[in-house]
Amino acid sequence: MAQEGAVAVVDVSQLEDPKALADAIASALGSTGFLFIRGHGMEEQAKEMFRLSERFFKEESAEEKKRCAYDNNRGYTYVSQEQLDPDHPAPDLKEGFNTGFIERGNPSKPTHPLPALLAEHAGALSEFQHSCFEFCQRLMRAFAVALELPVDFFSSRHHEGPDSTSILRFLHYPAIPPGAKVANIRAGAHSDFGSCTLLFQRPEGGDGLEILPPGEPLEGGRWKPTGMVPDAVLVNIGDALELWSGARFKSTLHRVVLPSPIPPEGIPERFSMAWFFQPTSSASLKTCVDVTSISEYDLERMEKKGVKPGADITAGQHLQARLDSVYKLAKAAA
Ligand SMILES: O=C(O)CCC(=O)C(=O)O
Ligand SMILES: [Fe+2]
Repeated sequence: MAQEGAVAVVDVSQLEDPKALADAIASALGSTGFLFIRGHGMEEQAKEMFRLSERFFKEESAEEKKRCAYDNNRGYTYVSQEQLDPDHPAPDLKEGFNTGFIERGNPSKPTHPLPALLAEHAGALSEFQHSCFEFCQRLMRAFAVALELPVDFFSSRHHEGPDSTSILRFLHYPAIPPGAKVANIRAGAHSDFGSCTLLFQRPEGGDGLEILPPGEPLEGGRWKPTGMVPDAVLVNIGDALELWSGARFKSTLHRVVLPSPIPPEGIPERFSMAWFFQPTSSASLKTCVDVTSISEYDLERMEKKGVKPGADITAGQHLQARLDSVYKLAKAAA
């Protein structure tokens, strides 16, 4: 397996069998929780989605963005609305649009308001969501095999449908002009909430994503850049699967930083897209391995995030608790 900076790289184009896939990916996702995957088959769709995302952020009217403002984890979030790391003094310098389930074959009836420019492309959005869903189900089968569970253990606890909580998120980090005095964080330190995330980064201006590799002290540890692998998707484990798997798969802290000080020429804008793959809301996240086998370090890391191994919590309850912690500052200010 190749290594790009702190994160391993693997090509899965020939790995249809869950066991072969498990052998190729489980160790990286069990150590750093992050893995670049090549040969995923979504390369062209991802490029089309980046074109759509750029048009949306640059050309969509303020009225449409307001009409489709963030609600129930869907819709538009403006720059500085979020603060992923509540301990950091400044809010995140990014804007986003979260798309919930759009039915293939019936894209003109989305489950929440879509701005005009995105509504025109609802069919392509639903196809891309479906590709992300299928790819994650492939990963879920591999994870079940790696943990010696029935192959469908995780995949049968995910579904596509109007009540699914998986989200496709477009992200735009505006350019930082020369001489700007800003905090050096574009997105604060956090871990993702769901089973896993597929992160697509547009190569131009895409730098800045860092992870805190498990094992590093939680305070004052050394952050490492993930690097960038063109056409690969970056997969990372989220808190739900970390909890479920008794930390056999790690939900690693990550953030997006700016250089400090900002260089004289400024910093270009950055685009990324995340598919947050969530379990079915009613699924129990009770740990499916022996809880006593979790290391002290992992227990401390999980407790800091408010995640209690062994607790019989549903995926829906877990998601709501994590969302409330991210948006509480925005709500308090509203
Ligand atoms: O934009 C990125 O590269 C990272 C975004 C991220 O981690 C998130 O939205 O959860
Ligand atoms: Fe994230």
